[in-house]
Amino acid sequence: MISRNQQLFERSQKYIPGGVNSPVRAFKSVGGTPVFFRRGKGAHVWDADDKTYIDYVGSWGPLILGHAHPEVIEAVEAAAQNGLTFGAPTEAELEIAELLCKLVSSIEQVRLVSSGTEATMSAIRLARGYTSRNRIIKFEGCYHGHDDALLVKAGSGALTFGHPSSAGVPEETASSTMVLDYNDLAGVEQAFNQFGDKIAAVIVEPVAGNMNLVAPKPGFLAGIRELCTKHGSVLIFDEVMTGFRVGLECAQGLFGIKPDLTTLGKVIGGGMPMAAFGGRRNIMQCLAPVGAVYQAGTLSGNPVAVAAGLATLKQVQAPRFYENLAASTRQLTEGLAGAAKKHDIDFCAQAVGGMFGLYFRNNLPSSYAEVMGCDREAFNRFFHAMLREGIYFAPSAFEAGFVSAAHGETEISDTLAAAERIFSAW
Ligand SMILES: Cc1ncc(COP(=O)(O)O)c(CN[C@@H](CN)CCC(=O)O)c1O
Repeated sequence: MISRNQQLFERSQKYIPGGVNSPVRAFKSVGGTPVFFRRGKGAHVWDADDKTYIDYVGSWGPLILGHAHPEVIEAVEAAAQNGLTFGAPTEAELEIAELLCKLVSSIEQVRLVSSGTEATMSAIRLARGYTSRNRIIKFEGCYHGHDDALLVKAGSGALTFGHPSSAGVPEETASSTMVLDYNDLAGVEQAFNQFGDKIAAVIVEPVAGNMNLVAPKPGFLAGIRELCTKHGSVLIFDEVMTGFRVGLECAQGLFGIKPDLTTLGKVIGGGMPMAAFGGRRNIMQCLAPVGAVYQAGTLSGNPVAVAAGLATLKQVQAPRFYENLAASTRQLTEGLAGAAKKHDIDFCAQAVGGMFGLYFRNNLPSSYAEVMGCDREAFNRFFHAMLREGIYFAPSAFEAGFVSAAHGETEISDTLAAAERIFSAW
């Protein structure tokens, strides 16, 4: 008897490429049949076969309050009753813009868009328009969405320009992007020494969450900040994932670094399609209709999405919200590492705010190369064993995981008990 998940996956592959609307959902990295969800509530989701899971993906970060938080649902329902979209300014967009500028001191002006890709694509174009330069720097293993300029892999040499990491990206587009090693400040210095006055921007995840979790080494972000200031390049913090995930002032507040532009997404939409980019007023004023850099969107600032975002951002401002979230996340990572150690399994884990990394190796990776050295087979075996136990981790050894405010003592201890059963029979 094949499961309903398998039936749905077979059908969906007829009508949707790979059966999914975003590649990572297809379980290619871990193998097996992707789980089709039909309902979520708090820390739990239910699949098409009515199996329950504790969810540590949370739609890849947006659901910091958990699924279907009553205040978010109520705000969405109320907004929807007044109409879904106007294609005209609304007071709600102004309210969330004012709130983002208040909470993130580096953001003096902000523009709302509908996805993280739109946010980073627009920020790159804005940085190029503001500086009249074309070249950008990104870091291997960091993902900033699927804009052509950012689907680029490292060139042959550290200082050569990139090549497309996807079919369909023109060589000439990729060649304006240099791909350097995350946490290698010397490499960034070398690039600026050679191309400084040609570099429009550096875009970086202040905590990398798309090559599993890799934290910045002390001095790495500050060094990039100094180099961008010295050479007149725009520092873009891509906080689509870390924004309001690692703290109320985002990663930039955690590390005390002030970028020129910030991209946000995920949490600020509360589960609805919304992202944003913002920063220094004199840069943002280069945007149409004020300036010459064009950027637009039919559903930008959508009132229903904004309502979900405002309801979410209201909740995360509660006293001790992030202290409690970080404590739950640490309880998970320390518990998993303790269970693995007890059974002599090469495994470690780390938490930054409400996001975490799990690694089948015996020390924390600080580079893309070290992450690539993790035991992928071991991760896949752990992933499927936990899935059978009703625990849903990210279906890839190269993704970060997420804890929500709805993950309480019971969810964490049930997860650790499942891991103990799996590691004891490893
Ligand atoms: C730091 C960062 N910047 C930009 C993006 C792109 O955002 P979206 O276009 O998917 O909304 C993302 C998207 N993250 C992935 C998770 N690794 C989304 C999941 C997916 O691609 O389906 C991101 O993490």
